[in-house]
Amino acid sequence: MRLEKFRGIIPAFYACYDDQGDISEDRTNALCDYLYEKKVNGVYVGGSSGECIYQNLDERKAVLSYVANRLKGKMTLIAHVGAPSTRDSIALAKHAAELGYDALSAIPPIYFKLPDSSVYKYWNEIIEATPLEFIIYNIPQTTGYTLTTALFEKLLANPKVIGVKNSSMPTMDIERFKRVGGDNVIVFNGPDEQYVAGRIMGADGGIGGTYAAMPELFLQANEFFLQGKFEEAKRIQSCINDIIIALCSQNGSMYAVIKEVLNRRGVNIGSVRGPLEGISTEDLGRIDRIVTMIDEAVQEFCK
Ligand SMILES: CC(=O)N[C@H](C=O)[C@@H](O)[C@H](O)[C@H](O)CO
Ligand SMILES: CC(=O)C(=O)O
Repeated sequence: MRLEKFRGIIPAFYACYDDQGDISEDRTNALCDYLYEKKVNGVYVGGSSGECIYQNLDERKAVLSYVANRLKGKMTLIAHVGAPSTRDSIALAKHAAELGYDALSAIPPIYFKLPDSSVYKYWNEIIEATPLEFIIYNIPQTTGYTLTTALFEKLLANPKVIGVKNSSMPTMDIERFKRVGGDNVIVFNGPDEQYVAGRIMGADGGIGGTYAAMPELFLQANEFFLQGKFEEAKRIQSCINDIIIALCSQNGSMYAVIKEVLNRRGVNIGSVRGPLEGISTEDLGRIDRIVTMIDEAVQEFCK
């Protein structure tokens, strides 16, 4: 099936900085290689986890290029091209199309609270700018905008719209989008804390901000789901949630903590950009514990 390549576990790709805080090609390559070795199904580049909101257009284009150069043909590549202006979003979309990305995606407009008509126009102008297929990104908790099933249906009238990445918390939203879209539409689970529940409610896979910190566990949760082993799926989700809560409970931002976890796992991709906070010295010992939690869960579930 045409949409098969979008199923499964698609980590959100992190911003990879050098020690001065500039985008690092070498470190981007290192994260690409790590994810390839872990056998994830694809990557979602330049989204929230990519700190897109803190990078300029040239930096974002460079990241899209580095990842495509390293991973094109090896896994599914989705480019997040949402930017404050339609103009910049289109520039990124065209760049991603030239690089051979498999699909585009974008958040709705941010900062100004715009009506549905503007949101519709924004997404459509991006969609019309390239031949690529498009995945809507619904993430009300960060954008303040909630995609309705009515607007989703209207967008689906364009065959280039192939699905939605849904990060709202009710898993019922996944079920409703799937109901409207049917089998020819991909719905991605957003909240990593309920990956298993999202799958049961109809999600075809997931795109997640914590997957890359523990890809083995999400790949295994997906396997348990596919095998109908729901008790095991529930248990691994509980372990994942203990880990996510720990990732979110430090002085540093979740992304800074994840980057230190990755560093301990052998992949140095630097820290985060302000206003996101880096880790503190008190976080260091607690991050040791998080790495142990991941290692123990991998040992327990991934045979
Ligand atoms: C609000 C937000 O950023 N959601 C991400 C995307 O859906 C998730 O993948 C989270 O990073 C993850 O569920 C951890 O809370
Ligand atoms: C989760 C996600 O889509 C992102 O962080 O970009």
